[in-house]
Amino acid sequence: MTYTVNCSILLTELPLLERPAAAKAAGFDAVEFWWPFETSVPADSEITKFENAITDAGVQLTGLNFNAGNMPGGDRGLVSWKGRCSEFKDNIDVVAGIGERLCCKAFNALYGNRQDEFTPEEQDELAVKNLAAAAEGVARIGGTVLLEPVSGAPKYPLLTADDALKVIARVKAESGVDNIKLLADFYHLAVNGDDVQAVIENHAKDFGHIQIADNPGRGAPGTGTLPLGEWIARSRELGYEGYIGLEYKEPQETAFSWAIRERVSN
Ligand SMILES: O=C(O)C(=O)CO
Repeated sequence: MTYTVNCSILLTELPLLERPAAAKAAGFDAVEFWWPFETSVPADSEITKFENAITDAGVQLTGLNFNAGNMPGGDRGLVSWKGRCSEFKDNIDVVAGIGERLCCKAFNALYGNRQDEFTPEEQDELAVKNLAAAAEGVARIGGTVLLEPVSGAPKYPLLTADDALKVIARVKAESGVDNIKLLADFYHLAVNGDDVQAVIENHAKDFGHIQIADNPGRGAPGTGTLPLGEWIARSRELGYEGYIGLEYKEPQETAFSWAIRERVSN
């Protein structure tokens, strides 16, 4: 089983740059991050510090989110955000540069919240163009753009797998890119009332990435009621070969107890 530790939501007791080493010390070889900087184009020195934290820890960066705005303040992406288009575009090269240097190939582009002053159509129009630009930008390093339905953000319009798949189909049809895929976060899908089992049956082989957390609570596997083990196993049977992102909230002390139990029992 290949897990990747989401170091933006886990190990948060530690400074960000210490988290990759802590993930390694906990027995993992791969990490993923939400955009770890304040701006779309951070200083080179900031980027180097981030990259060194990962390479020095001896872990692989498997996924990186594009700049998504002020996430603690409620922002959930720049992709459809009218007024921040140039920031998103400028971010693409920075993301691809980090990906190139660290051999990371998966880049999550959060769609963005609805803005009251624009129609959904206007925002979707922009999103389709921005997603195509992102896909073209990471294509040069063999990268894939991921699109994720998210819960807990009242104005975020992609709630189900189908919502995201429709956007993906439109981007492909209008721009001809092929390197854009669904990020199936089983927690978000379940919270939003999607039929996760059906999503797996119909789309597992096309998932660009899987992330997990249990529900209720967005905690570690086993803290809630979701059949995460079964869903992962079925996704694998149906052809999903990628990492499983551990994107849940849990104190560092107990964050990976379930994985240790799993290793011992296997
Ligand atoms: O905003 C969230 O909860 C996410 O999962 C972002 O990737």
